[in-house]
Amino acid sequence: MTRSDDLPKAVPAMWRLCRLGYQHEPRLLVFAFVMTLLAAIPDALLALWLKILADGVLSGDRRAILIAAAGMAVSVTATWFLRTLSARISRRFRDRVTIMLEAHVARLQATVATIAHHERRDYLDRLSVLRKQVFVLDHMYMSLFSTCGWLLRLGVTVALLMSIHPVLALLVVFALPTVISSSWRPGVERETEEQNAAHQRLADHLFRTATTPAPGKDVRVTGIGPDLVASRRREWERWYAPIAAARWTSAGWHAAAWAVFGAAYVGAVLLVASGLHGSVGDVLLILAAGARLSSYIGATVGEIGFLRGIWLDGSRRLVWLEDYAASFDAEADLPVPSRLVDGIRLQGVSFAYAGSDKLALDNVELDLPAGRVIAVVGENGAGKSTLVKLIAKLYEPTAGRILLDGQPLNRMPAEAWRDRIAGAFQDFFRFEFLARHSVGLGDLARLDDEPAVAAAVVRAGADDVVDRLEDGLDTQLGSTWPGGAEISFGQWQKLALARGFMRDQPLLLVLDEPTAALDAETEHALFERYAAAARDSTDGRITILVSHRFSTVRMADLIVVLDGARLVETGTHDELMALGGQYAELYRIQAAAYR
Ligand SMILES: Nc1ncnc2c1ncn2[C@@H]1O[C@H](COP(=O)(O)OP(=O)(O)OP(=O)(O)O)[C@@H](O)[C@H]1O
Repeated sequence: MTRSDDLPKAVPAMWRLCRLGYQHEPRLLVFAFVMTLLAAIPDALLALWLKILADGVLSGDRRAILIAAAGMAVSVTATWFLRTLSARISRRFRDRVTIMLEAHVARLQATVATIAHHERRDYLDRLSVLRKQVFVLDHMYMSLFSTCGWLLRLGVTVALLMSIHPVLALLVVFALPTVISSSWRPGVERETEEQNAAHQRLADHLFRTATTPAPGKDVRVTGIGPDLVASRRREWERWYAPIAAARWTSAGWHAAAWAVFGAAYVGAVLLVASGLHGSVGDVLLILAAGARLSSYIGATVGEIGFLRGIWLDGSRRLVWLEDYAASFDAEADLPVPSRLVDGIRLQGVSFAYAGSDKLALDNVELDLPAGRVIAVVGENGAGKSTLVKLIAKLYEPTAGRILLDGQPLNRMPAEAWRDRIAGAFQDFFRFEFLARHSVGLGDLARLDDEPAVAAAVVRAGADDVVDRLEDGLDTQLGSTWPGGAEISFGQWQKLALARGFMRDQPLLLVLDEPTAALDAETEHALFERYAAAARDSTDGRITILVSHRFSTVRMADLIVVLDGARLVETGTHDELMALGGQYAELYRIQAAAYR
């Protein structure tokens, strides 16, 4: 499957979502649909009972009067009964389908093989609209059913009008402008929203920055509170002004379309009353059915507009996300090796972040031998984290390839490769769960495996953190939760490290400055332990260590020096010192600072 930036077509996307609903709730879906159709019929027949009644009264036909009265009674009762029943079934269906869709979207977003979709501006805007739409997607099944119900009413009404004279069917043609304007409006409005979504995202971001606890300290120290509020207001205006303008323009066209239908309706009534010399019953029928026709068309086009505006749009975004997520696995036809023999090789690897022309890695050629400890050094922004993230398959190289024992990594499933990766990153996340789960989710299958969690805690040197928690591993983390404990940044970092150590047989151990908050000696001691474990492993485990501390770096088997996205030096500490290049200079500067 190839990866496309375009949204998929609307109707196939809608069909896929219908199938998704049917897979999860087949009975409720069919039942809700049939009930909506049944509820539509009695209401549409009221105009017919009115005509029979009028003609019966004028001709003194008691039987016709009784039929009309009974028909009306049944119609009114059945309309109420079927609508009530259909509403209850629909609510049940919607509740269940909402939970299913929310879970589906969350799972898709969380499991896309790379994290590029969290950073590409165009994808972010697309996903931010989908995140809001997913909570209303359940209405959309209802909207689809209702559209079918309104179309059925419309069909019955047109048949009744044609029973007076076939030419009256033309009334529908005059309603077409309203259909066109209704289906055109939401698309235009949504496009304007998407074009301006970045302003809304920025407004949301500024609002969160001004109101949430995490940035609270910086906001006060810098005094940017009032600026944040003013900037938020400005961004909101920038988002809203073009949307309001688009709404006014489309409303003007819509009103004009309704004026066309209104004129045709008046003409049709006059035609039946004078031109066709219809009976009183016929005039009542055109009055009642014609008026209903306009409300049915109004409801149908309104529903179609709703369908187009949110449902079709939402389903296209959801299907795009499904295809995007699936496109990664479709390319993955090779298994991840069970052990590394040669190691990892980067061949001419270049990478630029989405939306940036600047290369974060430029034509990197590198061999990472199996069973070795490799340190990556370089100044801030040199590309160290980017290198690690590419090897962890969080991004795909823009050019070149990465080979695992000679096999291309891009043809291996991301999930299977990540199952064999352990470690931690500098920008870790604080999972505010029980301490046991915050650590245990490093290996989901062993989330509640007490000995495994305890072993990971020891491996990461985080036992002192857990010992200080009131209920040990059963302590809730995060002070905003009942009984939750707040811990320091360094303690969070140690727990993140423990989470990274949950997998005890990794092929790749990544340590991207996960110990920056710890003191140099603790970091050194920890790394010595990991390095010893890596050298003892029998599966060719590679340990990649990113650190600014040369006291730690020097013990690595191979040191890789990056500078401005390029690989400039590789070798052992002694080799690089003998070379007298960039590494030697950086090492001397740091050693002098510690003297
Ligand atoms: N998510 C991102 N989107 C766009 N550009 C990015 C992103 N992450 C990093 N960059 C850019 O890529 C370049 C390399 O960044 P990277 O994080 O790999 O550097 P680093 O060597 O790990 O730096 P540090 O020592 O500060 O962690 C930098 O110029 C940075 O601005």
